Amino acid sequence: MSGPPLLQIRNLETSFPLPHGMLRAVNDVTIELNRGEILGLVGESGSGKSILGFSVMNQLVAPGRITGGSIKFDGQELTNLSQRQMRELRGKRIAMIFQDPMMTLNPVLRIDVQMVEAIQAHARVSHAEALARARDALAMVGIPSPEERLRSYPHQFSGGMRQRVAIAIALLNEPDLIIADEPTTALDVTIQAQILSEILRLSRERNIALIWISHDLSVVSRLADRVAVMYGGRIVEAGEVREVIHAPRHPYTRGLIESLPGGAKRGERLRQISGTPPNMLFPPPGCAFSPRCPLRQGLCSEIAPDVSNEDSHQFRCHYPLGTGISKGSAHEPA
Ligand SMILES: Nc1ncnc2c1ncn2[C@@H]1O[C@H](COP(=O)(O)OP(=O)(O)OP(=O)(O)O)[C@@H](O)[C@H]1O
Repeated sequence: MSGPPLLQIRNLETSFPLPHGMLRAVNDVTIELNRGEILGLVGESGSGKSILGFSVMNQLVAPGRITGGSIKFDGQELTNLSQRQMRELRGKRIAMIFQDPMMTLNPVLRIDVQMVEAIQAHARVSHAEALARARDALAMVGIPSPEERLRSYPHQFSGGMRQRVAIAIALLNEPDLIIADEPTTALDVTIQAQILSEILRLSRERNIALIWISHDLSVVSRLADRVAVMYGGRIVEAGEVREVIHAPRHPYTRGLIESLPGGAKRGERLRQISGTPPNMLFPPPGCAFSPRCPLRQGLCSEIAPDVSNEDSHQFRCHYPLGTGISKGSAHEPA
């Protein structure tokens, strides 16, 4: 891919100063994303996925703040932009879609009013032109009779349709990057699949880069070009989807794969990763996954592993799978 990456996150650290100490929700995260590329960000609840998304949007809830590192979007450093400068970018060049579409929608305003406002906040266009764009955006995400539906209020849509409206709003100003935070999790499986394929199509057609946040590796593996696995605030493994799924290096990633339907070896039952995610206020010393890791050795609970690189595949593990170093290599899924 030519040109500099659209998004360059370097050694990002986002923290919450709390009464009992500093909670480091995002810790030393480095990610790059090219134009039109789809990155899946997966991990269990509390691993830091949403906070990473909010850090890019500069929409952290107090007392959360970025305490280190850099976020460059199209070459521009975002961590030191004013709220006004950031508002200009948000909704125009970077948009976010949430699990609950009501995070985007105002319950007491008609959809046309909200969509026209979202367009006119960033572009000098007439009301009629903005309305036409709004109608096209609704049609684009598969809302039938868009002309009529523009005059509805959010509560007059089903859950799936409401999420489509939120997606249409995200697309209104033709952003370069959309951060989607579990947007289909609350929907039933059929609607989920429809919305997934719509977003995939739109991203490809319009060359929109996408960060798709999910706890579900199977969704991410269908959608994304690359995947980053988060655990305890850090990216513990990242690479091309196929590479990470077929040859995971981190035992946590392997655990996620084995807990997927179809992820276990033939004849084996699905396995859950035993234990619970770390308390982020008092993380364990060394590798945060070590207390749950079936393959841990002495070093693991003492020193946090650095990033290792194998071409575009990165991982943080002292004893990576499949490299001959790990005790677990022989048991790797085929
Ligand atoms: N407002 C807040 N105040 C204090 N801590 C917070 C706040 N928001 C998030 N955290 C902490 O930051 C860490 C990361 O949370 P985050 O919401 O990013 O996780 P997540 O991976 O998105 O989980 P989920 O899938 O449940 O949304 C967690 O330990 C969480 O408790």
